This record gives sequence, C-alpha cells and structure tokens, in this order.
Amino acid sequence: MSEQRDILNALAEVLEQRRQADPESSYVARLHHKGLDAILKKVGEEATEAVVAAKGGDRSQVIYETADLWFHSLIMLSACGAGPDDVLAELERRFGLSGIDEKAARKGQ
Ligand SMILES: N=c1c2ncn([C@@H]3O[C@H](COP(=O)(O)OP(=O)(O)OP(=O)(O)O)[C@@H](O)[C@H]3O)c2ncn1[C@@H]1O[C@H](COP(=O)(O)O)[C@@H](O)[C@H]1O
Repeated sequence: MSEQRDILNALAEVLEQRRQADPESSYVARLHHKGLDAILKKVGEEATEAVVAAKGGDRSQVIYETADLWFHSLIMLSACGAGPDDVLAELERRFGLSGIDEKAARKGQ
C-alpha cells in the first residue's frame, strides 16, 4: 500500500471518529452537526474554488484547492456511509476501460 493511500485511510479514520466529537473543537464535527446540506454546500464551494484555481494556471493553488475538495469529499463520503477505499475500488474496476467504449456500451443497452 502506498504512503498516499495510507494518508487517505488515516484521514478517513479520523473523520469517522470526529463524527461524534465536540463541534466546539472539531471542524469536521461542526460540519456533521450542521447536517448533510452544509457538507454538500462545502463540497460545491471547494469544487468551484478548484476550477477557478485551475483556470488561473497556478499549479500550487490548484493542488491546495484540490486538497480542500478531496478533504470535503471524504467528509461527504463518510456522511453517506462510504470511504476512500470504496471509490478506489470503483476506479480500479474501471481501470483500462476506455471512457468512450464504456459510454458506447451504456448507450447500446
Ligand atoms: N485536512 C483537513 C482540512 N483541510 C481543510 N480544512 C479546514 O476546512 C476549512 C475550509 O474552509 P475554507 O477554505 O472554505 O475557509 P473558511 O473561510 O474558513 O471556511 P468556512 O468554514 O468559514 O466556510 C478550513 O477551516 C480548513 O482549516 C481541514 N480541516 C481538517 N483537516 C483534517 O481533518 C482532521 C480533523 O479536523 P478537526 O475535525 O478540525 O479536528 C485534522 O486533523 C486534519 O487532518
């Protein structure tokens, strides 16, 4: 298992623990306390910020904003009873399958 995958799983574990934490001392607990709509709003905002950063062409800003987006996406997954391994498994399932071929197979169904 790569170090990058380790940090995703380590972070996912912390995020699960924070669901029951004190909203006064934990940002993640505070978001859960506000509810799913608040979590989804943050994911939308962070996605927009990542897009704006990419459009601006500053590589380090793109990385920074994408980290924010991934972080909030992990909170969304946690709220939906899923985790990074579930998404990685889906990407693994798709690996090597051309998006064009996949779409053609779907349209032919
Ligand atoms: N990786 C992160 C992480 N990335 C971003 N953030 C926070 O996410 C928020 C992002 O908000 P914005 O960039 O939109 O800035 P803002 O204007 O402060 O946002 P608003 O909430 O006010 O809308 C900021 O408060 C960041 O500090 C994070 N907060 C926590 N983590 C990880 O999550 C763990 C648990 O955090 P707590 O729940 O706070 O203990 C931490 O140990 C870290 O590993």
